[in-house]
Amino acid sequence: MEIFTYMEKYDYEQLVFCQDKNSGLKAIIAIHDTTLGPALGGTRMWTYNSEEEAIEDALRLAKGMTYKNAAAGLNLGGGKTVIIGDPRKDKNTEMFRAFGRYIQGLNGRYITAEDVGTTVEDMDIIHMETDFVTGISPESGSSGNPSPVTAYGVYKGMKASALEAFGDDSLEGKTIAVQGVGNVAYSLCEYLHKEGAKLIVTDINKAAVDRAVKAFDARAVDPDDIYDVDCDIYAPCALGATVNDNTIPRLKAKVVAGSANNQLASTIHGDILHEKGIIYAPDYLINAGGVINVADELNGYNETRAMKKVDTIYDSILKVFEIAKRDNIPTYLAADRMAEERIESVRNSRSQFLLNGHHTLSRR
Ligand SMILES: NC(=O)C1=CN([C@@H]2O[C@H](COP(=O)(O)OP(=O)(O)OC[C@H]3O[C@@H](n4cnc5c(N)ncnc54)[C@H](O)[C@@H]3O)[C@@H](O)[C@H]2O)C=CC1
Ligand SMILES: CC(C)CC(=O)C(=O)O
Repeated sequence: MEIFTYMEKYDYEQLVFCQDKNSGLKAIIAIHDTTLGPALGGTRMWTYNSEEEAIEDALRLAKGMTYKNAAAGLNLGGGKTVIIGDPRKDKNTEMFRAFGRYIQGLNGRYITAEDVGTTVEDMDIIHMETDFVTGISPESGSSGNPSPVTAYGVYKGMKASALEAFGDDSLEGKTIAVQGVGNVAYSLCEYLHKEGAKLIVTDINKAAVDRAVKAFDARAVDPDDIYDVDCDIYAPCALGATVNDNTIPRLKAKVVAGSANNQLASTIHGDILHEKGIIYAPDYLINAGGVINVADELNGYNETRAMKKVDTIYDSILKVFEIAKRDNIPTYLAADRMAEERIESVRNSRSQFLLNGHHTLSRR
């Protein structure tokens, strides 16, 4: 990959490589756009096959955060970090402290939180070195783990999608295929099970599958079989790019609605879903609950206020479906236009985010 060519093409601001030999830290912070405010996005720890794969993931995820934060009405830009390593084996305190110091060095241009492979405990360690971290323990005045709130937002967005596809937003009796039953999806399954949905689950982690089968009377299938099952809704809740050339022809679902970031392998796959009449709930709209919740910390966390905002995901999804129908465009494009319009409307009055010296995080 020609990095500057890629950055120029999608207009990225900054890419930061962080290395600490002592702790084994190898992290990449990608800042896509800070027109609306400091870049807020989580830190993913994952075993990448190559450095190039890690860079590409950081870049794609950061751009997604720009759109997510803009579409959610937050005054925040988009960024994301990936740490190269196995979250089950390679973590240590020094690693997250070193990473915290790198974040501090960015002086507020980037604020982090959890993502795949990182936890509240990791954020607490980062917090030893910097205030620019959210999703830390509630005892510190923070909102804690964002995953259950992300799950609640996905649940609301899924109901809105069901209304569009089936004329009724009830999920009772609907068969929902859930890919990945990790932090977000486990909470999501709780809502779905409570409402009377029938669940089919898969995960590469057998323990996660067993837990979901036991708790929700779910049917388990092998990871690759999830695309072939008879279901009403496919909920991608693992990693990205699972809606692709190989999987779309196999999907029986009328709706794609889940928590994963970057669900479409490319925009072409959003076009294909549109042509096939499959309702796609744009990933960054439906999974914005977590970032809405942690962003509320920047004003001094208020759970009622944050959850009220998360509830608006239902209406945002319906609004995007409405625009898509009105303009006869795929739903991902309708969402992109909504986000881009918001960014453009402030771009002229403000170019790059600069910390103005007082930040509410430092007063927690
Ligand atoms: N945690 C949050 O608040 C938010 C998470 N997301 C996104 O939602 C997705 C899930 O996030 P979390 O639940 O936090 O992560 P997690 O790591 O707790 O869960 C992901 C699960 O997917 C499984 N998995 C990975 N590859 C798989 C495959 N090929 N087939 C089946 N299962 C597979 C993992 O074993 C794990 O159990 C990610 O894409 C994340 O970026 C998006 C917004 C917020
Ligand atoms: C985990 C969230 C709090 C932020 C994020 O990175 C996301 O929404 O993908």
